[in-house]
Amino acid sequence: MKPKVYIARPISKQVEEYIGEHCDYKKWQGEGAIPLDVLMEEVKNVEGVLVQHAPITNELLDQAPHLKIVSNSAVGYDSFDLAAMKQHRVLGTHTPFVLDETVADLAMSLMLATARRVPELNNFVKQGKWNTQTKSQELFGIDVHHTTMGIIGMGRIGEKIARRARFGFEMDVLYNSRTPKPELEETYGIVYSELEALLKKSDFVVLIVPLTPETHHLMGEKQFAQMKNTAILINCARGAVVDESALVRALETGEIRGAGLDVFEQEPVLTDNPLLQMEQVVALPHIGSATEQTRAAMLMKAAENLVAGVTGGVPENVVKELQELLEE
Ligand SMILES: NC(=O)C1=CN([C@@H]2O[C@H](COP(=O)(O)OP(=O)(O)OC[C@H]3O[C@@H](n4cnc5c(N)ncnc54)[C@H](O)[C@@H]3O)[C@@H](O)[C@H]2O)C=CC1
Ligand SMILES: O=C(O)C(=O)CO
Repeated sequence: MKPKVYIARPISKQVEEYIGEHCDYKKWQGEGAIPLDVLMEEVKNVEGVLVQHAPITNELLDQAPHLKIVSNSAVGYDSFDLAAMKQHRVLGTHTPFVLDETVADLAMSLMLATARRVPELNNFVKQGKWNTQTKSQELFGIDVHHTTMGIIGMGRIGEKIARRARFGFEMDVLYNSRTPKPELEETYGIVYSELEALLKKSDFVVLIVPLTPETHHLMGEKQFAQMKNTAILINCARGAVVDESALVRALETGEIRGAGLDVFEQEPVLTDNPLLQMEQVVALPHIGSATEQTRAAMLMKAAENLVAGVTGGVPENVVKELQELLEE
């Protein structure tokens, strides 16, 4: 008999066929994200579940006595209650590497869009506001090339962003990360910096760290005060890495110039969020990895991890905090 699994997000035909070869599966057929009460019900009898960002809580795990693996079709796994998964001996996997270039491309797009006011000026033209009276200075942005980028989080994606900035835009690149990587300085001239110095020197501050208790509200009032008044914040990590109320104040008071945000503390972002009313903010709906090619690769990787986890194999991408479960 094939192991039972539940697929809690839409998947392609190809991925569905692959899972079907190895598992007896049921899938979420509704619109948008699966409601938590539905997921809670569906996990009761399965050995594996494929999700994207759905919170894996102690309560959910209590309902799922047969569960062996949660395969997350994303690289970030702040949605996992790691202690509860350890306690319930449930493996958690993610999808590293396959999305690095795509997320790095998006970080650069956000930086360019914010610095050169692309969405704002696109609206300006389409709304018929460009006319013979338009003053050219009203359309000015700021340069990106030959400026300084400070990257917070020099992991898989951070490194791809750094290389784009250094070689594509000839920027000086500083970074702050838990573990300095001296080879980056030797090979590429990408320089480790303490956080405060990075914030003081950077024209663009890019966040690409995991959301953890240590990085929650890493950017708050104090950090915005340390940034240049002309600097732009780019957040491609998770919304809660930034204290959004402090960001609103920093933008209102001109403490920083602008922000390009792919992620928000509350997603989908609420329409009354003041950030959405600000011209100097470019806002995107969490699309860092959202290209056809990359999402297909992520889903296939997530499916492979799922199948390995329920068929006695060793999933390739068990998150580091749960790897000890493989040794038991
Ligand atoms: N906007 C989007 O759609 C996407 C967002 N992400 C987010 O980006 C994060 C990073 O992804 P990867 O580069 O693959 O992860 P990674 O694990 O390769 O790199 C993370 C880096 O952050 C550093 N770090 C961790 N805690 C830190 C701290 N307290 N201070 C400074 N540095 C710290 C680590 O040392 C590591 O170098 C993911 O966890 C996810 O939350 C990832 C993909 C898409
Ligand atoms: O992979 C992630 O962590 C995302 O946020 C979506 O790609």
